[in-house]
This record gives sequence, C-alpha cells and structure tokens, in this order.
Amino acid sequence: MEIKELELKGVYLITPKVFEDERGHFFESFNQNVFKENKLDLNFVQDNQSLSQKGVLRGLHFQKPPFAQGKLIRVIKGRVLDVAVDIRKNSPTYGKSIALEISEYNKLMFYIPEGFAHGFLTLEDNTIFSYKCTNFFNKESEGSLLWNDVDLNIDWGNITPLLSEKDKEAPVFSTFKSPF
Ligand SMILES: Cc1cn([C@H]2C[C@H](O)[C@@H](COP(=O)(O)OP(=O)(O)O[C@H]3O[C@@H](C)C(=O)[C@@H](O)[C@H]3O)O2)c(=O)[nH]c1=O
Repeated sequence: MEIKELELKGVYLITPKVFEDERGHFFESFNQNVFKENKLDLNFVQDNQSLSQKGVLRGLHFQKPPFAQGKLIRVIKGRVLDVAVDIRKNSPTYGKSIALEISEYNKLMFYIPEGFAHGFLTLEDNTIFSYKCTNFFNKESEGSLLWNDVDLNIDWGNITPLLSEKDKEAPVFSTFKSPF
C-alpha cells in the first residue's frame, strides 16, 4: 500500500498492493499501522456504502464540528469522479478542489480530512461506493455546498446529474460561512 499526500494539504491518495492469482485478486483496503507510519493516525468509527446509477451526483457534503468527519473512500463496483473541496478558512488553498477518478478497476482510495466538502458523480450504473468515517453521522451537523457553484468551478463534465432534493438547494460558495 502506497500513501501519498496530494496538492491540498491533508488529502491523500492510497494505492493498494494488489495480489492477483488464478482465483482472482486480494488487497488490503485499510491498514492502521501503514496509515500511522504515514502520519495518518485515524480512528474510524462508521462505515458507509451507497449504490447509484450512472449520472447520480451526491454532494457536496460535510459535517460541522464537533461532528466533522475524515473519510477514506473507495469504489467497490463501477466508477466515480470524486471531488474534495478545501473549506478550511485559513487554508492557502481555501475553495480549491481535487477531482480524482476512482474505480473498481484502478482500486485507488482517497483520504479526505475534516475541513473538506465532498461529492462524487457516478460514471457507471450500479456503482457501489464505500467509505470509512472518523466520526458518527449527525443529522443536525450536516452542511452542503452547491455542486455546480460558479466560484468553485469544478469540472464535472457536460452532465445533467440526478440529485437529491436537498442537494439541488445547497448553498452557494460566495455567501458561505465555513465552520472550519
Ligand atoms: C450519510 C448518512 C445518511 N444517513 C441517512 C440519512 C438519509 O435518510 C439517507 C440518505 O442520506 P443522504 O441523502 O445524505 O446520502 P448521501 O447523499 O449519499 O450522503 C453522503 O454523500 C457523500 C457525498 C458524503 O460525503 C457522505 O458523507 C454523505 O453525506 O441515509 C444515515 O443514516 N447515516 C449516514 O451516515
């Protein structure tokens, strides 16, 4: 497993070591010791899974402190464009985002720390998305930003995604007061 910090501080790309044989393949999707060796001392308390058809966009979501969450993301089946937006007020990269394609094929994993809004677009039908969280779900702490906000300027491609009612009405970035 290789762990590499990306251009936004605190965001990591994890590339597993995949063992293939005639039965199929095997890889470690999380190893606390290896994460610790890379200064990622994390305590995951909740695992989530969602299934989406192609063209579903979930996001951009975060939970406010004290229920802020770090998320370790992977795709079990299918393919997504996964996006993390830095919403740490004092960060030199505030408002900047990283978009990564994560799939059952490349088996990449993405660690997004507290202080980020997160969303993803599914690129195949029946995409199964799975993530570990460092804090519990807390409905009252949910926050969101509009996926196609002009200032965030995320390149999702030319799409008309299927969104939840909540995500259609998410706040814009220009008037956003970050809780981080
Ligand atoms: C996120 C979550 C939702 N739920 C419930 C609430 C709701 O009735 C139902 C569906 O919730 P949502 O519509 O918010 O699901 P979804 O839009 O998939 O929300 C997720 O989106 C991605 C982008 C994230 O980053 C996650 O943290 C999470 O916010 O599941 C839980 O019980 N526990 C949870 O941890």
